[in-house]
Amino acid sequence: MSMEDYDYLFKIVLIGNAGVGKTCLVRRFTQGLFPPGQGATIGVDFMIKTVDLNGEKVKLQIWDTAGQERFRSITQSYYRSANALILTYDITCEESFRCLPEWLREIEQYASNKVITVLVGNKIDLAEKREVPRERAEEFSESQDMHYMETSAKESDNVEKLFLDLACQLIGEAKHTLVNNVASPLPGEGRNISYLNCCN
Ligand SMILES: Nc1nc2c(ncn2[C@@H]2O[C@H](COP(=O)(O)OP(=O)(O)OP(=O)(O)O)[C@@H](O)[C@H]2O)c(=O)[nH]1
Repeated sequence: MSMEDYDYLFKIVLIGNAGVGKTCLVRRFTQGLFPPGQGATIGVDFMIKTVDLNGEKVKLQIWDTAGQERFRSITQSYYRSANALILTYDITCEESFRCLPEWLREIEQYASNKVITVLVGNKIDLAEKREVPRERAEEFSESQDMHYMETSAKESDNVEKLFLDLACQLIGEAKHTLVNNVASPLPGEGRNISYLNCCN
């Protein structure tokens, strides 16, 4: 495949506290593996995966940021051009959930106002250690107008779905923007494009 051989290019940035599993989610999705002894990310890491969605080639640029506070000023600069943010916490770590409002303030401050944010509760394979009930996370995400999903990078639960649903949503948004920017002869014409067509 040549460099330009894609229909869409989207930039997805993962954020959230240190140790919640951002790197493992990215590596599970892009390489199909769960890295043993994954060390902390220094600054920002970058991976690419191209997927085929209903015959359309979608190139995903995935930026994995360091959760540690000392890298915050570096990672903030990656928000601006993100099409989507995956805000991750660890369901076995209450503290990572309690920090979410702080992350949302960062998003508000540094990301585009068109950015799509998905909240992800990772490590559901550790059910016996769960500290954040699913209902509580769902309630929170609803109050903030975000989609919510629970994953396990280790067991590969919902990881593919997370990225592919997001890609579908981004395509929907891109088509919607295109339709609304093209002068149509009839008011409202073409606005009925179904958003999440390929996810349903
Ligand atoms: N049981 C379990 N452990 C996980 C899962 N995802 C990540 N881990 C573990 O959690 C630890 C942190 O994972 P990372 O992917 O490095 O976390 P991170 O959010 O990228 O951390 P920073 O780079 O410091 O921001 C590692 O020991 C992983 O093996 C999961 O789904 N289940």
